[in-house]
This record gives sequence, structure tokens and C-alpha cells, in this order.
Amino acid sequence: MEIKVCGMRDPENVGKLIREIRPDWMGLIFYPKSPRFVSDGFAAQLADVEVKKVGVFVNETTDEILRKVALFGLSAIQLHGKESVELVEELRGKSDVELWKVISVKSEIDWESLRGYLPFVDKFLFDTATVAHGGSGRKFDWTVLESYPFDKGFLLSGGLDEDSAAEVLALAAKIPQLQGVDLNSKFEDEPGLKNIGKLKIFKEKIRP
Ligand SMILES: O=C(O)c1ccccc1N[C@@H]1O[C@H](COP(=O)(O)O)[C@@H](O)[C@H]1O
Repeated sequence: MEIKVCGMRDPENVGKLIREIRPDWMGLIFYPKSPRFVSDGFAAQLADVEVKKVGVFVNETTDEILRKVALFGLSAIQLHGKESVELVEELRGKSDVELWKVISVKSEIDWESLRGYLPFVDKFLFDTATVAHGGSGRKFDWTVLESYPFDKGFLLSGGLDEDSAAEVLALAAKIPQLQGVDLNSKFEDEPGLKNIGKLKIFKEKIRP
């Protein structure tokens, strides 16, 4: 089970995360309205940080996304808005980093509406629908994923907390395409500042 820790923006906290948790992925939020937003200046602080970085974008232009990929040395692009299949196809043609399309879940999921993304994305990521686009700290009804019809892997997101591990493992036993989890606001002392102790507890439960 892969672990992504999202919304890092404090250099000391990043250092502790890498030393003590060693997540598979570290997420950086490039959505200006988020309390976890990081500006260009943060790139210099991450120069020696050895972890795969994911940039989180909301309805951003391809030029700006590609600029951030180069500046931050991103390994993946997480598209967390209403990005069209056409935009994702354009990005696929211009970049060889991983592309993750976020699907914001209200209740039911229209699986056919995802089909067009399949040739261009490396993963889907399912998160709870919210007006702020992400970081809501709220779970959706995960049972809707039990009818997931594709082979493509996906990450689970939205309000995961220290107590979510058993439920995630039970879901992964039913749905092998569930490759990993995205941990964010429920592991914070304040927006952008992760509680390493809580992350440790979760990691021990999910990878016993
Ligand atoms: O965290 C944010 O502030 C944020 C803002 C805009 C888009 C995405 C954002 N974060 C992503 O939200 C999900 C779920 O987070 P949470 O666990 O519910 O707090 C996660 O994928 C983050 O990458």
C-alpha cells in the first residue's frame, strides 16, 4: 500500500517526514486559495529532499503546470479540478511524469465519464467532493468504489485519519486496484504542518 503525504510547506516538518516516515510520495499544493499553498520560493528548500514529489493543481494552465514540474522536479501531476480529457491528453504529449486525475465523489460515480481519461492517466485518485476542491477532511462512502470497473490503479483520499487503516486494508482486499492512500488534513496540527506521530501510527497499521 503506497503512502502519499500531502500539503507539506514547512522545511523542518518536511525533513522530519522524510527521516521518520519515508512516504512514497510527498504532495505540494499549487492551488493559491489553499491554506497549504506553496510558492516558487519553496523549490530551493526542497533541492536535497529525496522523495518523489507530486504537484497538486486545480484548473491550472498546462504552461504553468509544466513550469512547476521543471522548477520543483515533480514526478507526478495531480489534477484536482475539472480538467478535461483534452487537457490531460495535451499534458501527456508534453510531459513524461505521472498524471493522476482526481475524481471528486458526491454519491454515485458515473464510471463511463472516466473512460476517456484511461489512455492518458497513470492513476485515478478518489476524493470527497467539496467547494474548496480538496482538503475537506471528509470521507465519502467508500462502498461506491466496489463497482470500480477498470484495471487502472487508484489512490484513496478524503478525510483519512489514524483510525482509517483497517477499513482501507479491508477495501484493498476487495479491490486490488486500490494502490495507496493520500493523507492530509486529519494528520495536521495546523494547515500544512503534519503531526509525525500520527503518521507513524497510521503507517505501522497499514504496513504492519
Ligand atoms: O489540501 C488542500 O488544501 C487542497 C486544496 C485544493 C485541492 C486539493 C487539496 N488537497 C487534496 O485534498 C485531498 C483530501 O484531503 P483531506 O484528507 O480530506 O484533507 C488530498 O488528495 C489532497 O491532495
